[in-house]
Amino acid sequence: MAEEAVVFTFEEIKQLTDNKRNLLVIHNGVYDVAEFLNEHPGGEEVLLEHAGKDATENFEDVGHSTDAREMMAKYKIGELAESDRKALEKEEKSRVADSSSNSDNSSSWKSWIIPIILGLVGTFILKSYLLKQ
Ligand code: HEM
Repeated sequence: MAEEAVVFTFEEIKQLTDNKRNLLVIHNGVYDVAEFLNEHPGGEEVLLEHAGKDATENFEDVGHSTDAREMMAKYKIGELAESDRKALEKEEKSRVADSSSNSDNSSSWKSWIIPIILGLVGTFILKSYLLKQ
């Protein structure tokens, strides 16, 4: 219990990770997965990739089981500092905004170029058909 009250900033998480510990953040909890690397069913590679970073998004994308979520508790060493949580939320929001505006751009581009091409092709086919008559 007392351990869970320890608060880390991203700065500290990064520093500790440099010193051969493997800390990562999932749902604002800080986990030291150094002992878990060899046991992780998803392999050590993915855990190392997220060392010193927030892994929430990818952790959720995998769709970890309830068992996995219970296992996590064993590796929890503290919480992410309040100040860094806000930065994280903003980052996530802007990432969502970025990806939605990107897809909007590409879909609006496709929404006019495809009908124009189809229209031109249709016109040529019709013209060559009528000229043959
Ligand atoms: C302390 C944190 C973690 C624990 C305790 C944990 C535990 C587990 C467990 C028990 C499984 C087996 C499948 C299941 O029961 O859901 C698994 C699979 C997996 N995990 Fe994790 N995991 C952790 C963090 C992560 C992170 C940060 C990633 C990053 C992407 C990750 C990626 C994967 C992948 C790719 C699989 C394989 C899924 C499959 O083969 O279908 N895990 N993990």
